[in-house]
Amino acid sequence: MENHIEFTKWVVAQGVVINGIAAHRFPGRGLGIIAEKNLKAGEVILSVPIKALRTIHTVPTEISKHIRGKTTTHALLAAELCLDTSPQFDLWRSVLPSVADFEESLPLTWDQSLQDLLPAAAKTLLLNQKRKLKLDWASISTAFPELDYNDFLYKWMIVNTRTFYYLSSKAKKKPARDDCMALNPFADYFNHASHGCTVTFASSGYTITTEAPINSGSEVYISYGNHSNDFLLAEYGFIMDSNAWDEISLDEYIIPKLSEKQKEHLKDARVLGKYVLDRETVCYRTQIVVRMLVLPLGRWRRFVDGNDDGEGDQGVVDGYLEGVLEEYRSDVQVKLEAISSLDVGLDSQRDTLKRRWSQIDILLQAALDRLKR
Ligand SMILES: C[S@@+](CC[C@H](N)C(=O)[O-])C[C@H]1O[C@@H](n2cnc3c(N)ncnc32)[C@H](O)[C@@H]1O
Repeated sequence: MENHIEFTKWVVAQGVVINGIAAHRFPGRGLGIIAEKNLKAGEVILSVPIKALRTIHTVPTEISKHIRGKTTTHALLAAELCLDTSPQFDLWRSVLPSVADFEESLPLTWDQSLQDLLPAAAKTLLLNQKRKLKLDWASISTAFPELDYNDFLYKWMIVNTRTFYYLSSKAKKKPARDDCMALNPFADYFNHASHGCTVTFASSGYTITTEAPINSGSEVYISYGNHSNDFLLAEYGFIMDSNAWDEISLDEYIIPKLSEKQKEHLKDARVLGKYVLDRETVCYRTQIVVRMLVLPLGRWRRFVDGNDDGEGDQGVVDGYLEGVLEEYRSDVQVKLEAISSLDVGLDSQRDTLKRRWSQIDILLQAALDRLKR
């Protein structure tokens, strides 16, 4: 923890104001934030001024001038982390997670055969990440051929997992959402929970405020957003046992059952895809698509237009949905067996995959129990 103490002194010298919290190691979560005293609700526990951030505007021109054409903020921040060897930032570098930490947790670094066994939603996010990384590396390696790909990948993952939403007050034109990011020393120690402290961003910087009282010695969380476990796994390398925002996509099990004509009708009604099951219910879009699969077109249209409350057909709809969920459940067993038969990657990676599929099975079973009630 020595480095964290020194690093904390350093951030305070950068204008960061810390109230009653400190960095602390939590098993299974790396570093996080602990309450060092009893905190009241509504207490400001951290303020980070803009000058303490690393943003697109703090990337030295020595670096940015070499980039030909467009690149992303993500790429520039990662390149800066690779190229900046100034002692000024040594302390910060020394408290960041290691390459091994990322290799263990982030699917981006996993063996392809494990990546192939991710749930569809996580796989889609991973493919998108791979596409962005490839483009970022192409622009940065052209400008700095001496850079090592593995070092760039490591720094890219740091940026991916530790940035906060940031929009410069000087920006004349709003950048793309993905480019609105800043590295936020010390604030980036906070781990995620479904509900956590409030993070506000203003032209003066970030403020983190408690929502509820927190006892001394407890971990203090923020929320990275209302994310499912598939999102948390792909983007941050962890899943939660209890995630209020968990959900699974049913697209893979519904869309292939639709005819081209049915897809056209659903597209016209703007309800093609994004069929979701969460901890409480299947979404309204799923109610609509299943009605498309089981009802004559006129009856479907009356439901969509709000001229029929759908109660009369609910039994048929639920029966069809049960079949879809049972089909999904038997696929989960196939995935679990495939993971068990693999001998690649780390035990912890295979264990995370198994835990995720088991969570999916529990969500499916709970939905089936509700339907059969
Ligand atoms: C912004 S950093 C938080 C600090 C980080 N734990 C560290 O050691 O520096 C985000 C990373 O923390 C970890 N993390 C955050 N919340 C977590 C949670 N609830 N459970 C497990 N790991 C978590 C993940 O590795 C994630 O990529």
